[in-house]
Amino acid sequence: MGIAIISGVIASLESIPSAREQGGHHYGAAKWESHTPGTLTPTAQSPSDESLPSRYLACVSREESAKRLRDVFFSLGGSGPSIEVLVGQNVRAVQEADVVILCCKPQLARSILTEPGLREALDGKLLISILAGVTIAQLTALVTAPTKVIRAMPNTPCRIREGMTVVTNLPQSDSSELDRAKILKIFSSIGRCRFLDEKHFDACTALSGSGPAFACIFLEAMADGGVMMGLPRAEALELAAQTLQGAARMTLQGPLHPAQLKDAVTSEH
Ligand SMILES: NC(=O)C1=CN([C@@H]2O[C@H](COP(=O)(O)OP(=O)(O)OC[C@H]3O[C@@H](n4cnc5c(N)ncnc54)[C@H](OP(=O)(O)O)[C@@H]3O)[C@@H](O)[C@H]2O)C=CC1
Repeated sequence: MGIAIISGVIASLESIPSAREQGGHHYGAAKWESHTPGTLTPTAQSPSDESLPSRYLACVSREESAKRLRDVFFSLGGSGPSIEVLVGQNVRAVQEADVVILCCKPQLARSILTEPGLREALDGKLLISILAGVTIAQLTALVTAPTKVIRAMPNTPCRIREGMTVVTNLPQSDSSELDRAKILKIFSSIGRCRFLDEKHFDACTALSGSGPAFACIFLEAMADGGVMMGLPRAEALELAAQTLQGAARMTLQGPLHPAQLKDAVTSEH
C-alpha cells in the first residue's frame, strides 16, 4: 500500500505545471480535475510552499524488498528514481523526515515504533498510520506526547490517483493548519480525501479500504457473464470495467441516486 501512495503522489507532482508554464499564476492541472471530482492536483503556488513534499524516503527491512521498490520507482519515471530506499534504517529516515507514513502490517507497529531511538526521532512530528484496526490510543501509547498521530485509510487505486482516503481529524495545535495542508497535499493528490472521526474507521476499512477487492469480484463476474455469452475475454473485461467506472462517476457527479440511475436503465419500452 505504501508503494501505491508514493506512486500516486509522484504522479501527481509530475503534473504540477512549472512556474514558467503557469506564467507566474497558479492554476490546477485540468487533467485530473476534469474527470475525478474531489481529486486535487497540487499547484506550485510558491517554491517555498512548506506543505508540498520535496524528498521521499521509503523504508523496508529486507534487501530484496528494496530492490523491488527501486525497480518500481525507477519505472515511474519523472522523480520516481529519486526516491531513496533505505533498508533497516528506520531511525535515520524518521530523523530526516517531517511527515512519517506508517505502512507496515498492523502487528508490526509495536516493534517498529519501539525500536531504540525511534520515539525520539518521531518527537513532535506528524505520524500518519494507515494500519487497519490499530487505534490512535494504541499508537500514542508508543510515542512521545508531542508526536501528532493521525490515522488514514487509503485504498489501492491511490496508485493511479483514483483512491479514496479517510483521515482522522487533527488534534488542535499551533501547527494543525500546516499539518492539515500537508495531509491534503498527500491524499487529495491521489484521489478523494475526507476527514471522519476515528469511530468510523472499521466501517471505512471494510467499505473503501477493502472495497476494490469486492468491486473486482463483481467486475470479474460481469466479464465472465459476457464470456459465457460469447464475447472475447479482453473485450468483456473492458466492457465491464468501463461500465463500472461510468456508473461510479455518474453517482459521484450526481444529482441522481444509484436507484434512479438503475431505473433509467431498466425503464419499460
Ligand atoms: N492492502 C490494502 O489494500 C490496504 C492496506 N492497508 C494497510 O496497509 C498496511 C500495509 O499493508 P500491505 O501494503 O498490504 O503490506 P505489505 O506487507 O505489502 O507492505 C508492508 C511493508 O512494510 C515493510 N516493513 C515491514 N517491516 C518493516 C520494518 N521493521 N522496517 C521497515 N519496513 C518494514 C515491508 O518491507 P519488508 O518486506 O522488507 O519487511 C513492506 O514493504 C497494513 O497495515 C494494512 O492494514 C490500508 C488500506 C488498504
